[in-house]
Amino acid sequence: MMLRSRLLNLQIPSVISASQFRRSSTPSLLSVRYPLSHSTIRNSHQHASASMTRNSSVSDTEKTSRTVLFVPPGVEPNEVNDDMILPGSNIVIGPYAGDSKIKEVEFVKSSGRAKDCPKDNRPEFAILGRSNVGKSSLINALVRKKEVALTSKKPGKTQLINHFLVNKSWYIVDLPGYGFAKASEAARMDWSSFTKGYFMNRDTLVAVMLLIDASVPPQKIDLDCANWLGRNDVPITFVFTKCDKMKVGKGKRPDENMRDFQELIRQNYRQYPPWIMTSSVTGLGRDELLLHMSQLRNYWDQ
Ligand SMILES: Nc1nc2c(ncn2[C@@H]2O[C@H](COP(=O)(O)OP(=O)(O)OP(=O)(O)O)[C@@H](O)[C@H]2O)c(=O)[nH]1
Ligand SMILES: [Mg+2]
Repeated sequence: MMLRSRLLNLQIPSVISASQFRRSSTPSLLSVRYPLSHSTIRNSHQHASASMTRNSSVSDTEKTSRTVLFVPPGVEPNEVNDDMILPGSNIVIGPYAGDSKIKEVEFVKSSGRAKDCPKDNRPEFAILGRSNVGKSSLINALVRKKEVALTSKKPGKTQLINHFLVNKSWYIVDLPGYGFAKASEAARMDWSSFTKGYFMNRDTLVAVMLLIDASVPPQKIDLDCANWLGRNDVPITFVFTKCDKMKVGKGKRPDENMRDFQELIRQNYRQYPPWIMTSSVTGLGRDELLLHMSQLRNYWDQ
């Protein structure tokens, strides 16, 4: 329980977007709906706003863009400058960011139930998202090994909770995808009870990396999942995948789909989570995501 409340503190200063939203007019953050009910989140938001108004030289536009950044523990919102923001993200890097190199990775086990997962209290990041969104590919790109996590063109490849131990000190967890259209109703129900059990009971979970396919328009099932995690105080980072995929013809570009998704989510979050653009094909966002994970992990670890 103590660990979980520390995680909640981590989520505190997170709010929406970076550059895209600088250009658009952002509604007052206080006028939006809040599925995140935890009182510490409200308090910290007041704290963040208060510290920003102290600096009267900051323009309204700048103030707005700063409230939509993910400002990690150890950083005052009014201290943030552009050099501290990771490219292709809204993530500010703070004093907890550290060595993010992956030196070794080993597969530890597959578990059919949350209670069968490793019990050694090491911090972990869960990789979650729709079937075929690129979870296993992202893991392979992060650890720079082709076949650590099995990938497939066919959705539904990953069926169990798979733990990978990194540098003998923390875990990356590959989860089964949700929303596999061809799965039976019973299989879909199974997915939700099994994975929800994992999120609710896993005290060593530092954050969920919620993968969103940027090559397609926002999907209801992803919005529902993000809202469910938010309501249950599970810290998340939105990881947009397949940002290399350029649409031939009428479809929108990845950055446009991403902006549409963020606009929809923004209506439900007062403190918008961190987000980052990635591609497992080009390596876009890989080093940045690892650095972000290092600051979450080091804060959790202290
Ligand atoms: N262009 C492009 N394709 C990708 C990217 N990431 C994954 N893919 C492709 O998307 C398909 C699904 O990738 P997986 O990594 O197996 O997806 P998954 O989310 O693990 O799928 P399940 O285990 O079935 O839930 C594969 O054909 C990958 O090659 C990416 O960044 N860019
Ligand atoms: Mg997979």
